[in-house]
Amino acid sequence: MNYETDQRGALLIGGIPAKDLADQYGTPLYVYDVDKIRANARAFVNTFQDYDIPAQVAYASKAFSSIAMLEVARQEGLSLDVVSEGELHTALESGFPAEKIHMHGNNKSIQELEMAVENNIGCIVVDNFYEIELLHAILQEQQKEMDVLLRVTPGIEAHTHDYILTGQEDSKFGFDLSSGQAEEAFLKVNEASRINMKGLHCHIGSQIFETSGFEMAARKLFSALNDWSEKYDYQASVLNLGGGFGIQYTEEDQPLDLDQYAHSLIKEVTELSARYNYPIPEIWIEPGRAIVGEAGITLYTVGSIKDVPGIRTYVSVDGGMTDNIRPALYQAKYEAVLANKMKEINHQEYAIAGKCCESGDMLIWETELPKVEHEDLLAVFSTGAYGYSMANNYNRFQKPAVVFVENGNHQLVVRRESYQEITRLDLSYLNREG
Ligand SMILES: Cc1ncc(COP(=O)(O)O)c(C=O)c1O
Ligand SMILES: N[C@@H](CCCC[NH3+])C(=O)O
Repeated sequence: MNYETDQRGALLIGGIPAKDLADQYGTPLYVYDVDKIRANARAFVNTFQDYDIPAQVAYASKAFSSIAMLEVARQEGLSLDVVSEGELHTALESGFPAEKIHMHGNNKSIQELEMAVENNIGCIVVDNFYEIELLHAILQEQQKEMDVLLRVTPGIEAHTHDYILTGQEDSKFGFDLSSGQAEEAFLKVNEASRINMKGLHCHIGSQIFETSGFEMAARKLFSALNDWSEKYDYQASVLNLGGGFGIQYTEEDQPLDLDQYAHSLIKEVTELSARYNYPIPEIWIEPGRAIVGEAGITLYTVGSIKDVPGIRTYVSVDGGMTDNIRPALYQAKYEAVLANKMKEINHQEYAIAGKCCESGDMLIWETELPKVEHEDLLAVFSTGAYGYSMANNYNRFQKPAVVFVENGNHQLVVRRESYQEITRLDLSYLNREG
């Protein structure tokens, strides 16, 4: 894992001592190095620009959505993928241009579709037959038109955890290509005069390290497009190959450089266009994890330490599955350091536990660390994606604060939740006043 330290052996994040951030904002604390977010965004955007290929790099805001994050995404020229009213609301609040917003979802509600149409977002990625009917009726009612992509499942099993696989036929998402379902949807959309069919979308899964799955998906989608071109004289202007580009959580993960993913998609799509004599469509992608994952670090304070002789030593921190549910949900692995003891040599193996009332609330099962003491500051790397966005209030813990660091400055961008905010929706049953 790449990190900076000062001469005293203290971890620096974007040039700022992690300890200073923890002292000022408290722990647990999510800290983002904004330079890294920008560099990741640019790796994708610049590659398409270098090849002069029309493209949209849509940040999948499910990975981490907040006003500040979306301001940075907008500054970097990204488009945006939202999957709910809440994510769309955040995008609009942040001033994100509506025409660069794409909406996803396998069960979009009438309200979500109405909100998308009312706000004239750029594109809806249509997922099922019911949605085509709903969308058409809403467009009639609002007297508007909408660009759409059809989400298809290309029948690809990417090498990743089962729960984050999405491109296989047995999936709740999208229209199946091989059974002809996608073609049926294509014909339905074409009948709907207010829906403009811009092209196809697929997303084969998440945390993927090879380019072969994306290339195979491009081939499958192109073959369908070529078919529809011959049969119906239809030409797509957009091909969206989704997100899923892998990042490094531990030394075992060896992801490609981000520009290599973009490069392989450009190569595959241009070759396919030449082979089928098909005008090169705009390439759209939807990276989430790859933009923010490695840019985020979570800081925790060490509390109790329990030795189970001959088995393991549990080090409990002041957060856990409420701020990072990924180890419990996907057996995800992380690396950690003691931010205040970066120069000390490793002492023994520890298990890092959260503080929820749940044995599965573990952040890391095995990690070598210097001798751990109460009040040490533990930093867990690569927590920028699906950490804050999947945070929850189990045991009524507060969601942590989020701080952005850039150019030697730090700024609070999401406040720590207060206990008043946790109980804000509760109503008394016994009506104590009466
Ligand atoms: C449709 C779609 N697009 C984009 C993403 C973002 O994926 P990732 O964060 O792995 O890039 C997801 C999540 O897996 C998704 O379901
Ligand atoms: N939330 C998941 C990925 C799912 C992505 C959404 N399709 C993760 O943390 O890895």
